[in-house]
Amino acid sequence: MKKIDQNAVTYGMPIELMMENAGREICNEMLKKIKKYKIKKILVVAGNGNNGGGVIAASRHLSIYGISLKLVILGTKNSLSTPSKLHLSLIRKNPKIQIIYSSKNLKKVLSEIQNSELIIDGIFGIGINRDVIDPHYSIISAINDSNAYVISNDVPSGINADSGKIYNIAVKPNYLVVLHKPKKWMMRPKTLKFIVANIGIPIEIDN
Ligand SMILES: NC(=O)C1=CN([C@@H]2O[C@H](COP(=O)(O)OP(=O)(O)OC[C@H]3O[C@@H](n4cnc5c(N)ncnc54)[C@H](OP(=O)(O)O)[C@@H]3O)[C@@H](O)[C@H]2O)[C@@H](O)CC1
Ligand SMILES: [K+]
Repeated sequence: MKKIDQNAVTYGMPIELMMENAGREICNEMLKKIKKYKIKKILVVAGNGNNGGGVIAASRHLSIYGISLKLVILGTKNSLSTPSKLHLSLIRKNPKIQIIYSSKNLKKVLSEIQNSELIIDGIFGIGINRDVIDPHYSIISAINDSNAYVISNDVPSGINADSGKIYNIAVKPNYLVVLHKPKKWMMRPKTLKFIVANIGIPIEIDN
């Protein structure tokens, strides 16, 4: 998938646009679950990489439907990837989205996780490259201990996208929105409930 992403960028498709498409698709899945389970308390958790950017974009899309939510940024504004920073700037005055920085208040983040009914996991995607330590470890563990319905963006955070193996901890989502195409290990029966989201990658570079 890293190769396809790179091909798309080389071809002229900006990451920011694919991120926008990912955000819209994630939002659509959120809307379905919000309606089905009559959900009011929504928490979106964004890591530093582009996986986080997709859920930041999803937050803006959801707010357009008049829905309020809380958005946790793991780290600071400056620690985000460049495409994610663009999507963060598009919600800077959004009255429906309350932004919480984990670097300032980890206790609040953990209590918000406990209180939420729907959690969107954008902590890590295909870019995770090592075992997870705190604060990410405590956050993933709190998500798994919560009663919330959990949707992961692209890959459950903590799983190696190529092999399907867990590093030392991973989010256990109820549902997964996979971007572009499923990874091979996801096809094993009973692994995960997922949907494949079209993020607009041109068909002619998809190989
Ligand atoms: N590319 C595209 O076209 C599109 C991609 N999209 C999405 O982006 C995802 C890939 O994005 P990505 O490459 O930025 O990686 P991602 O997984 O978000 O972040 C990894 C970050 O975490 C860090 N880090 C790693 N391990 C760590 C650890 N154990 N503990 C703590 N930190 C750790 C690592 O930084 P490091 O510290 O290694 O420098 C990096 O900052 C992909 O899955 C898809 O969902 C869509 O938005 C649409 C278009
Ligand atoms: K994720």
